[in-house]
Amino acid sequence: MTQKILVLPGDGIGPEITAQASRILSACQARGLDVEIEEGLLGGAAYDVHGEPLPAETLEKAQAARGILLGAVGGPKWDKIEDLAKRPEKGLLGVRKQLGLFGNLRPAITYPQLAQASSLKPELVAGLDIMIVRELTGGIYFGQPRGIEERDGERVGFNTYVYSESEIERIGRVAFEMAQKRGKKLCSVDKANVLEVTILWREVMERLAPEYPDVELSHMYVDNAAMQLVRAPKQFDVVVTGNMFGDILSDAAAMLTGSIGMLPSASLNESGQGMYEPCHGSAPDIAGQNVANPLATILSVAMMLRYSLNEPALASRIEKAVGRVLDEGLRTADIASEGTRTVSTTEMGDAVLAAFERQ
Ligand SMILES: NC(=O)c1ccc[n+]([C@@H]2O[C@H](COP(=O)([O-])OP(=O)(O)OC[C@H]3O[C@@H](n4cnc5c(N)ncnc54)[C@H](O)[C@@H]3O)[C@@H](O)[C@H]2O)c1
Ligand SMILES: CC(C)[C@H](C(=O)O)[C@@H](O)C(=O)O
Ligand SMILES: [Mg+2]
Repeated sequence: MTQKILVLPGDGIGPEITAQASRILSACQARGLDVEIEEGLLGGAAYDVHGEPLPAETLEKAQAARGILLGAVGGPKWDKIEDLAKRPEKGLLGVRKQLGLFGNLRPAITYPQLAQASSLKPELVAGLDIMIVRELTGGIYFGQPRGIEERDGERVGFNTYVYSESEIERIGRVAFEMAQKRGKKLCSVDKANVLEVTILWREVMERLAPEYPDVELSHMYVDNAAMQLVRAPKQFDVVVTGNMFGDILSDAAAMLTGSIGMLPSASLNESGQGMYEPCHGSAPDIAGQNVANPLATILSVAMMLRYSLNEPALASRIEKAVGRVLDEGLRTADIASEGTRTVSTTEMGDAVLAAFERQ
């Protein structure tokens, strides 16, 4: 059956990087991948046309799609919109919530060719392969009540950090199953020394553990986890954590791989429908210059093939193509180092496509 794919370029560098990833997707189509690809508007691009970051038309297309490829949303142009609900980022959060994409997989893999590009010593990161499993539709991002209001003559801002047992359990299961398929080590990251919500988080993880006897479960406070990630990152296999801690730790993990431009992601619901996007943002500082690294987005297409379209061979083919291009010494500016050739976004896209076709 033909599956639908929706491409949402978004804002800033979004259109530049999704253009390169779309070329790879089309190449997969030419090799028999049975998909129908359409485009839609999300974020600031949607706000400019429809006055809202997630128009009904985009949501409908997203609901009908098996896989969504997103560039990134947001930028200074829309940061002054007073109504938070109209900000580009709310469009992204809306898709995640409306489609129930609670399971966010953020793999931090250091390609051997890029060990030099990391800000850490090469021996600390060479061979690194961590999977961060971030809860994506709950926690402080969505908790009620929230707002800014006048209290006793001054303004007060507040948010609510809340998780139910069922929310914790379902992300816990994703993480335990992921650990079973990998190195069988799961580290749950919380702040159970201070926050009740994460005391419950820890309890639920402990309760699940006997169902996965082959997985070694450990717990770590988030501040220590941030420190351990830059001290000795290879101690981790799978990390499971809530929405906000996962957001922060995955950006830190990105730098272990050499650049945030290398970190793809998958956001999945119970039925395997998914949104795929680089972990980075719209990079307004380099937008429109044809210098952004498209590899995280291209690698997100590989994740789509693996997790939503059941095409692991095509997924590996893309990942191998990326490896070949790095072997050839091609680098976008963010991962450049001595002895490599700096290329543009489009040249990197050309090279990955050529390597994909050559195999
Ligand atoms: N998923 C998303 O759509 C997403 C994620 C994060 C931030 N944002 C939004 O993006 C905007 C900018 O946020 P920010 O500056 O904090 O984070 P950012 O990730 O956009 O940029 C941080 C730094 O990393 C660089 N960078 C990011 N992606 C790169 C790439 N592919 N190649 C080379 N360099 C890259 C940028 O140039 C910048 O210096 C904000 O509006 C923010 O809300 C969106
Ligand atoms: C843009 C923002 C809403 C988003 C998040 O915080 O989840 C981003 O930082 C991410 O990591 O995908
Ligand atoms: Mg983030």
